[in-house]
Amino acid sequence: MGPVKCLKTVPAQVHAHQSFHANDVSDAPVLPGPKNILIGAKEDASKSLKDLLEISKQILTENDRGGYTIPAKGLYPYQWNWDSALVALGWATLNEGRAWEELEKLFSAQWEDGLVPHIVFHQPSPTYFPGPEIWGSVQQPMGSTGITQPPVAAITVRNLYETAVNKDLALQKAKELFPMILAWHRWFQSARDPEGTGLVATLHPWESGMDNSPAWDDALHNVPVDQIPPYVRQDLGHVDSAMRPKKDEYDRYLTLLYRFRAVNYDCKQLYFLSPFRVTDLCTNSVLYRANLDLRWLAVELGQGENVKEIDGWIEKARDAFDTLYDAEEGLYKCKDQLTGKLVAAKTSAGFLPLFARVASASQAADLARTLERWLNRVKHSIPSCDPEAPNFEPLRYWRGPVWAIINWMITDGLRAYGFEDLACRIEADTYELLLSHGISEYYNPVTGAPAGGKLFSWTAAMCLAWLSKGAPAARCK
Ligand SMILES: O=C(O)[C@@H](CO)O[C@H]1O[C@H](CO)[C@@H](O)[C@H](O)[C@@H]1O
Repeated sequence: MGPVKCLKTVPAQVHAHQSFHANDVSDAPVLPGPKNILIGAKEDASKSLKDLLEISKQILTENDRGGYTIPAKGLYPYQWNWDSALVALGWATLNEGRAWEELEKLFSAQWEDGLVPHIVFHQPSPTYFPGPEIWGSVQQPMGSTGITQPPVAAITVRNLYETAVNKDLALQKAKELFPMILAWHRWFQSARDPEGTGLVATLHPWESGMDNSPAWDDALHNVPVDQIPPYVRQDLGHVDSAMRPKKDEYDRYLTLLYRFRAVNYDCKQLYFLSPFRVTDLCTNSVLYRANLDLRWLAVELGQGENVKEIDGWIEKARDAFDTLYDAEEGLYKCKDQLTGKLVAAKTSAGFLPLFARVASASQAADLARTLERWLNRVKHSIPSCDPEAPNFEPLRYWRGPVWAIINWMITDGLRAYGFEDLACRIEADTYELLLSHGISEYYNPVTGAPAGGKLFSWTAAMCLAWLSKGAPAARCK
């Protein structure tokens, strides 16, 4: 197949009047400096770009809690694992020291067995459920959950290191972080792939980061709901229930939590006792890419004695990835490890092997073709699920909406395989979306409407990381 053609360019006019309204959310922070700076800033694209970068900077500053960044005020008041690793990429464009600090703070919560928790509860907050008292983990004095999230950190460290202006600081910080990241990746091998299949298991939808993805529907349905203490969801006080997971899903999320807590999150037991065990494409793609970057760092930092071990993980995973490829659909699929079946649902995680660099050239060409088909069905790239599938829900969280972080990962992958035009198309789309609708948690791919939490850190960070070198249209010529 020839190169995928770029079908869209950045439109001259954007709908700035529909953009960010700080007053839309009761718990929105009051931003310093000009209010609603995107409003009225549309005529001249360079001015709008400047505004977008400024508001992104303000969001990170507002969400900074001293060394770590919360994803969004009220809705997510703690430090989240993969959010922080992605947010550090945004901080790097503003203040390199602060970017390194984000990672240091995350790894300060690493457990003795190597796990880096999915949430770190640095300070108490009444606005999130389930908080530290429900998780009740004792391994980490500052309080944390007992599960993890896609391991982005090594990818960020390599990125910060390679782009650093302050090379001395970068060398020092990368050297300090290297052994901690290595310990985490070892933990993935022992705790999440004890049978040596080459791919790691995900034991909770929250571990995947794509919590209510249709890829988990069947596996989650097979989790029996236990007698769990009554609970009140806080998320529904911040965000419309039409944009969030359903009660049935929460009952099972909590069932899993209480079962894991009952064995004190002992990683030797969890893999075998969890009634939910899937091969998640997002986690495995991120881990694969993170291992490539960790290997690069090992060589660069004079840690060559670790290369053989990391190569072993990469080689094993490479072969195993092929078992997840659905050639007929031109898409990778997740797997339910407990039934042994590939999951039918088609999600944007299926394109992430491009980000990993694990797809072959012909698989990559198929993926690009499938992705183009998806994009031709919606106005805004990239829907998180196949827009033609019956389970596509354009507003509900990971069941349809656009996520800027996933767009960033997939375009990075497309470029690596030579699909520059398609990458440019997605970047231009994302830019238009952000200009028109502000910095939100996610967006409706059909209408572009912002959804979920407002003034959202990882979207702001992607904006900075992506656009601080200029608007995509200029770069994509
Ligand atoms: O809904 C929640 O309460 C949390 C639980 O971890 O997940 C969402 O929010 C987190 C914070 O942004 C993300 O890390 C996840 O990927 C997901 O989008």
